[in-house]
Amino acid sequence: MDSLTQSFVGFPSEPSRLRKAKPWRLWWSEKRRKDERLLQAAAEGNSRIILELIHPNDGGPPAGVHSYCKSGASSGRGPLHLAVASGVVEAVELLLGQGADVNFCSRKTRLTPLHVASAYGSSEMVDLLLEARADTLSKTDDLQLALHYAAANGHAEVVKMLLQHEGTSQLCVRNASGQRPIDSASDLHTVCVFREFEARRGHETMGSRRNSASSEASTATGSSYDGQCTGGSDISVAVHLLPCQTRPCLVGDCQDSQDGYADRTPLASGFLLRNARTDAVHRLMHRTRQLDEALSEERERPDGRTLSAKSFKAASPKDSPGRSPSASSGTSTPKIRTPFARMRQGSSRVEKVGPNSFELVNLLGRGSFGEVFQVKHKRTGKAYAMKVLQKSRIMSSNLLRYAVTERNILAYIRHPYIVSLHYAFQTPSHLVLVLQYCPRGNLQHLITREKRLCEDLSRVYTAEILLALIHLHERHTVFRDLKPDNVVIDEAHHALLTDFGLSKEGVGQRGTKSFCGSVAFLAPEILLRKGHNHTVDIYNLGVLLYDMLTGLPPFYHHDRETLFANIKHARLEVPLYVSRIARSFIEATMEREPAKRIGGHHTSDVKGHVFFADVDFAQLMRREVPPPEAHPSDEPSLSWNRHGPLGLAGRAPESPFARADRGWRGRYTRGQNSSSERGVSGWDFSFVPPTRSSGSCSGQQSAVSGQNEDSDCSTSTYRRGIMVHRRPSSQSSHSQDV
Ligand SMILES: Nc1ncnc2c1ncn2[C@@H]1O[C@H](COP(=O)(O)OP(=O)(O)OP(=O)(O)O)[C@@H](O)[C@H]1O
Repeated sequence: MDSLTQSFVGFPSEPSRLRKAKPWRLWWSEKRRKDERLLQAAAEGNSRIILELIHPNDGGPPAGVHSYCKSGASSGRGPLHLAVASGVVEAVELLLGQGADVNFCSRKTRLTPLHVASAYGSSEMVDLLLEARADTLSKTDDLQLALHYAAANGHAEVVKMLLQHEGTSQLCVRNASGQRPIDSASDLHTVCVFREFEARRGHETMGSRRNSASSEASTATGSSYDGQCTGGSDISVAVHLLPCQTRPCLVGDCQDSQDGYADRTPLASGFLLRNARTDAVHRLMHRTRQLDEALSEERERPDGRTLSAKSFKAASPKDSPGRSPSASSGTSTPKIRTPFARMRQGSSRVEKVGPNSFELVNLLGRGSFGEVFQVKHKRTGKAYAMKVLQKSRIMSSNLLRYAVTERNILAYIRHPYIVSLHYAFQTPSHLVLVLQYCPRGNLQHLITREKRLCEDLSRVYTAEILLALIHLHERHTVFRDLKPDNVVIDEAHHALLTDFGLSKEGVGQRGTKSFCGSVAFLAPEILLRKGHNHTVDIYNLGVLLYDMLTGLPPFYHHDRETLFANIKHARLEVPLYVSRIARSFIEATMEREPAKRIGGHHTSDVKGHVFFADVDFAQLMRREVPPPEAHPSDEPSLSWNRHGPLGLAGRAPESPFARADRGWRGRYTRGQNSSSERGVSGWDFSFVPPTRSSGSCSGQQSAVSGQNEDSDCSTSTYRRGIMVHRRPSSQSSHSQDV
């Protein structure tokens, strides 16, 4: 049973005793159906369905991220294997973000997702899995590493990436046929990658003395190999492929005098012709040796039981996703199934956080269901924005699903212009999201302070938010609540979307302030209750630009009914000081008929408007376009003080947890523990912060375009939607399994 199932609130804890109970049977059949749908969605790479199944809104059981495919060619594989095979990076990121074990083995052959990605040669997937701490030393039941698969299929790029992760340990691992990864290589280019790695390692580890020895040896064997694979240098490579005995092996553990596997003839096309006779003899000897070992092990056993699968793994490598390195063997050996492969424990260890992990610094804002604080992580000293939602308020309005939606979207969306989620945890009284902190307040604060913004700055902010919306819409997510309060400004003056609660509809019926604040942004189709789609966000983008340029939203009127009537029917008046091009953009985005609105088909079409003629969106995506400063001298503190943080300087705000704890303890001791204090299943989300290595901030990839994502190191703990577990030098003592 997977952890999600175990944590499901309504699930009976002892299924064996309740096997005959009808609710239990119904629960399980529903669960099985969802598991199957999840596998199908993973195979199709459909992240929207995956998310819906893992966090169902219907109150039923969630699909398990560690279920197995029961039939077909993929039988025995889990959702992560299938998502990797689908080639949809986003689906893989989502599954990893939702707690799928990156080292989850397939039931039949103990393939890990890394094996699958290596066999398919998808360097992007391999990179992603390695970042999520996939185990490069994990072996299939025929003892193959992912490196064997990559080498056998001639994926030199993947081989290079795998070698960069514990390459030395992988080099000497032999599969069931006795082949090391380099022996499995099917083309010269791949062999070159291995040799280059060996040479580099040799240089690093053995120092100048050994180097000179090796160069002497190279000279002795006539090799001119210099660690570089230079396209057509077949002859030098062929010389280099001399058997190991005739040249020094530079990587310490790999000195294997029996290795005759390099006895291969390079063909002109770059393929290696195997020496069939050498292959066959080598394999036979290797298996005989294994059989001997297994027999002697059996003889030593007092209980005299038969051979264990562990001691005899000479079965031919079936079910390999790629071409098997020893497919020519033809030898049939009795296949003894290895025991059920368990999930690897300890590889996805994460930091456990709670209210006590953070120090409250300031109150940033109050929302409908709670407050947002600036906090400092006590251990790392990093600043975050902590959104604290009151369970009682959420549950009494029956809006839990909106909070869960916010958590879920933020857990897997990674974008330079969307705030990132770092942790989520809960207390008996609160749901908490710990977000990337944007120290320059929200856009409404800026507009209020500046009265109105210049067109250049407004254009950059509109373009940044447009990129965020395109990213969301491509993922079938409609933001629905775009307004200046939900756009926050980071240290580098960039605009980021925040608040994915979508809870404004419910709040509206209660007539709260928050609703009043956002009514001016309601699209006409929402007011007319005609049904709406992604184009409401495009409409709101036009309203946002209008608001930035004029200081007020269009159609504004203090009387709500008049405002609504204006939004529905009044003529759009854009002040004359707004440029013609900006006006045309506002008119195109605020077109009342959604079907006629710019971006009606694809939000990315909006980029083509002449308003953005001078915007380089690729550069913008890399955060390389600095927004012109609204006020040259503004400092975070100055920009905040007038309309921003509500906390008092030098005094920490009152902790919502302490407040609630007092109330909760009181109720608890009186025995009136409320139902809203129940745990919310699947809410918690945290990670082990990476050990900071040089250049860890560089090379961050964006989910959209594979470009640099964020210059802020605090967000570099995530990569393309998943928790990144860089290999820490030592595991945190605060860690626990997800
Ligand atoms: N990541 C952040 N960094 C800095 N400030 C933030 C951040 N997230 C939110 N805030 C501040 O907190 C305010 C409220 O946040 P948010 O809109 O997410 O809360 P909410 O409870 O959903 O509010 P509402 O119901 O009014 O929409 C924002 O307007 C902004 O000023």
